[in-house]
Amino acid sequence: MKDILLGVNVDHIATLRQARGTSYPDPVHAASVAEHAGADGITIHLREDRRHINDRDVEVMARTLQTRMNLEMAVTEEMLTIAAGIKPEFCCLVPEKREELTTEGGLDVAGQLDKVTDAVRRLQSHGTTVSLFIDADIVQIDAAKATGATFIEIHTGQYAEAENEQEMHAELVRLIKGIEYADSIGLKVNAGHGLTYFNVKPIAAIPQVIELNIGHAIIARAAIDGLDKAVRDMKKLMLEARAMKLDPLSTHSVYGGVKAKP
Ligand SMILES: CC(=O)[C@@H](O)[C@H](O)COP(=O)(O)O
Ligand SMILES: NCC(=O)COP(=O)(O)O
Repeated sequence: MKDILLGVNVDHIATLRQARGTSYPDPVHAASVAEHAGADGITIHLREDRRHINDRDVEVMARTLQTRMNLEMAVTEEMLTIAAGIKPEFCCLVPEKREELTTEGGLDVAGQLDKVTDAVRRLQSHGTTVSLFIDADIVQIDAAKATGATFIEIHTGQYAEAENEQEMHAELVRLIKGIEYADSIGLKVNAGHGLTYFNVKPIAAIPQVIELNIGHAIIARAAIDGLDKAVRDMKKLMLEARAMKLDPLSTHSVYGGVKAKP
């Protein structure tokens, strides 16, 4: 069984910087620390409103990353033009609403198939591998395949936001069914959003998952333990789950309890 990969999202290092408009902390530096600690790639989300990652961060990381860039972006002309210049190794197309606190769901590929297909083709023409951030929904998975994208990233937000273990288990079953189906039709499958040290193992145990993209929980842990340790601890949990060949559905013992109420 293949090892599972960790993409560290450093958006929220930039959130801290933007809070005061300072030049620190620098997500470029954080990305280097994360790579040294074992990140297999760095994910950054260049949002239309630049609330955290900005154009300078993308341009510098394009030259300094030692692993690979996964540039998350909306399906817009502005972002496609930026990506044509940057030529990231990976690009993940995500939905974006200015008023959202964070990503709220998967990209509606089926409802805009021609637009997404054109974006996939344009990105691939620059040598970028394209992933589509979608819900574990058969219709969206089939649409993602139809666009010519080689990867999807399954949105794990509803699993992460589960209010109790029954709901979490039901969400896990839904994710596994979608991931298995996507793999069966030849898509490569990543996963991400809302994953933490307490809920990551069942997702990491799903054998078809290639990479987990994790940010908020790692950066939050880094505020207490430091980024090097936060990355190493997350990677260790993921590799343990994969090495133990855990059955994702019988891993109640690895649940660290459902999402604590804010
Ligand atoms: C697509 C996704 O789930 C995240 O990678 C995204 O970056 C979340 O947006 P924020 O980082 O702005 O919370
Ligand atoms: N695509 C998911 C990602 O990059 C990080 O999401 P989160 O861990 O910050 O919720």
